[in-house]
Amino acid sequence: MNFITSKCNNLKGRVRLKGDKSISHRAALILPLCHGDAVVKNFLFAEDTINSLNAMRMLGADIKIVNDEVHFKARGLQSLKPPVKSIYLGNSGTSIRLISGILSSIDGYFAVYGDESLCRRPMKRIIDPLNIMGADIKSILNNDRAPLLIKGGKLKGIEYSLEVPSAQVKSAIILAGLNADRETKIKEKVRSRDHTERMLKYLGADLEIKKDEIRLKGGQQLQARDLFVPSDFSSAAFIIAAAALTENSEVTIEDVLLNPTRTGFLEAFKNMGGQFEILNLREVNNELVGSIKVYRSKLKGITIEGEIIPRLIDEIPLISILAAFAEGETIIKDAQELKYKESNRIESIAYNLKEMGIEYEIRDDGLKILGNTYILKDSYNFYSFKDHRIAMAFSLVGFVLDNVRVYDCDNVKTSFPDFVEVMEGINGKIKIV
Ligand SMILES: O=C(O)C1=C[C@@H](OP(=O)(O)O)[C@@H](O)[C@H](O)C1
Ligand SMILES: C=C(OP(=O)(O)O)C(=O)O
Repeated sequence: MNFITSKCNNLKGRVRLKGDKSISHRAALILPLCHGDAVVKNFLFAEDTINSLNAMRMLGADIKIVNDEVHFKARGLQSLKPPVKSIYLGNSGTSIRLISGILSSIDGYFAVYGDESLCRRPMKRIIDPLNIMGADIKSILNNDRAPLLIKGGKLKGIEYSLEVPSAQVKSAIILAGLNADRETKIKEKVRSRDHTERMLKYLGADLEIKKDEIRLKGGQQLQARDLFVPSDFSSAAFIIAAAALTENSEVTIEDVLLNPTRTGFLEAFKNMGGQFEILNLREVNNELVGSIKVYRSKLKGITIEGEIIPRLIDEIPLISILAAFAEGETIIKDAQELKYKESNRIESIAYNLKEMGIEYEIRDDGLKILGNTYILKDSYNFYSFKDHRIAMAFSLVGFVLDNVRVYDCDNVKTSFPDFVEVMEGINGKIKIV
């Protein structure tokens, strides 16, 4: 599947998006560990999050989908048992890393694997701490990548300092720690998304966050509770960028997740000169939610570095597009983690910027992009590198420069299956061929 996008303006309307991917994963993985019944509304039914649901079903979790809601009858971690088959997690880093934390605390053997891209991503970051807790996790090909063979059982609580700023690693340790024999303490130098901590607190967990340290009691029982999943901020970011880049646009995105550990993109966008308003800000199930009204914006280049990086890591492909149409230079630093996503995002961005004729420099921890240096051509041909965020980000270039084709966009279904319909709904000119 390829995208063709064309020049457009006047993006208008009100948009309501499906639930946040990170929170949907956590609902799928954490609710079966609780006791009681719960209904999840606005769950994101995308390939990645469906992989999390199916994995928990393979362990015996009672999960039913009724009229777009997910119904859980949860009987606790002890009710989950090793499946006969290996657990396939597709393209989803969040699924494989978080579930490895859960499996580590269940008696038995589990094999987990994913698609070609997932089997290239680093797993030592979870293997090491989970093995210190008492699991026995082996990389089957001995390359610190999936497939992983996990022997789970009794775990001990540990004190652990995160080497990489990663919510997936932090969450794997927290989920393992829930059933450990004593307290677990995790230190993170740079704050990453905290949805696991927030959801666990909402479900009654004994968990404390003090400055850079998370403390969690071992052997906890959680109570299932209904959840509403706010709309995905990372998906909303594509609409924000599309409206900002096109003449005469004004779009409102309703009830979006606005947790500050996720909204670094809005801060960067504002510093670039982005025009938007936040409306109806409130808390829902221990997460911040509000609507974003965004306008056509004249942008300037900025430097993005340090603690903000984990809070906008998935939006860096999109920030590169904004930078390409901004006045002056944008520098992205401290973003080495981009190399370990669905593709090496530093290289994927650079390859496509080159196709635009943009002047840029690749660095070990990011990129330097010189705005408005693109060359006017009859058409532009981008490659997604089978990475959903690269596909969606570069498709927006066509809204400004016309005649864009992005090849191999099937992976958009992993996070934003209705991307094309949503864009069309606000007058975006996008076709699938
Ligand atoms: O915990 C999560 O839901 C996620 C954490 C981030 O990954 P890392 O933890 O590897 O930084 C992010 O890139 C990913 O899209 C989702
Ligand atoms: C990196 C991403 O997801 P994951 O790590 O779950 O594959 C993403 O959605 O951009």
